[in-house]
Amino acid sequence: MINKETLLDNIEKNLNDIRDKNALTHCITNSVTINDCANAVLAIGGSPFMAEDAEELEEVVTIADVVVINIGKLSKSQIESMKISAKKANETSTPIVLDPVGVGVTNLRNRTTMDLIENYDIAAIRGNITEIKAIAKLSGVLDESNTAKGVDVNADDIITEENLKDNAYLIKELASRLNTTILASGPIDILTDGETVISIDNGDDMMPLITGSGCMLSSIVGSCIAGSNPLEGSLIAILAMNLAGEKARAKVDERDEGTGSFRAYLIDYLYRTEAERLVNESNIEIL
Ligand SMILES: Nc1ncnc2c1ncn2[C@@H]1O[C@H](COP(=O)(O)OP(=O)(O)O)[C@@H](O)[C@H]1O
Ligand SMILES: Cc1ncsc1CCOP(=O)(O)O
Ligand SMILES: [Mg+2]
Repeated sequence: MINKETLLDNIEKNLNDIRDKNALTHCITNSVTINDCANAVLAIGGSPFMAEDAEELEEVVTIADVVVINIGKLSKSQIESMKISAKKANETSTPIVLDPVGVGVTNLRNRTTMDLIENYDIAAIRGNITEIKAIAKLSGVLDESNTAKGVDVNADDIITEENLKDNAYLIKELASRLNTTILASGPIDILTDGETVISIDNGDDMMPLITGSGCMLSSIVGSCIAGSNPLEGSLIAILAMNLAGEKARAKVDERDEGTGSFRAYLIDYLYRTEAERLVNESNIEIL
């Protein structure tokens, strides 16, 4: 188990490695937020490649450093493409990140998520807490879970100081069972590889008011774990995202602006990510 001091000490080197690697980040993702995801990957120092026609996927995954699969707007052909990419990624030892958007809401999303989890090695899963609990239920780790209205978190699930320990325990068990790293997001985020559990209390309440903050986060988790290990790479991604959210909020408040400008500033401040800020302004605890 890694301690907090070592995690913070490693941030500067890990961020430099991520930028040096400039990971080719292959994304199969939804058309709602695809452009924001590509810009977020560029801003953190990766190189986005959005490709999903079956004909080219083996070639794409062969050169990719990481594959990000986001189930936000599924179609039959896209599901086939996800399986082709996942198979090739496992053959080439290329890490896969899964964003299970809206799992728990429809049978198609449940089936697709569990098919990917059960049949392929997934390096990291990043979802909001309702999505992570839905996977816990589908995996037999949790008896009951709330269903989201759509792609957003169910208000009853939101991670708070009061339920932090219970959620941490559940997500750790799930990560261990699925042999993966899990990042469950919300006002407080929980990150675990099944051994170390980290809570991250940064970010801003304007982040869920734009579409794509979760998708962007999952995409940059991809670029970051390709240049680091899944736990520490995901930590860089969530800290960069949350601190960019805090800066973007301060900027829109200063200028009397709203969520449209917030979205643009979020990418601006992802680009401006500095290791020193990630260390000094992060609010993380090992649970
Ligand atoms: N109320 C909040 N306060 C601070 N940060 C938040 C809040 N809600 C979400 N975030 C942050 O927004 C990003 C996306 O998380 P989330 O909204 O849970 O994902 P999704 O968009 O997939 O539902 C994460 O970086 C998370 O920490
Ligand atoms: C609104 C919507 N509908 C299908 S995918 C999608 C985007 C979800 O993005 P995020 O989970 O990052 O808010
Ligand atoms: Mg989401």
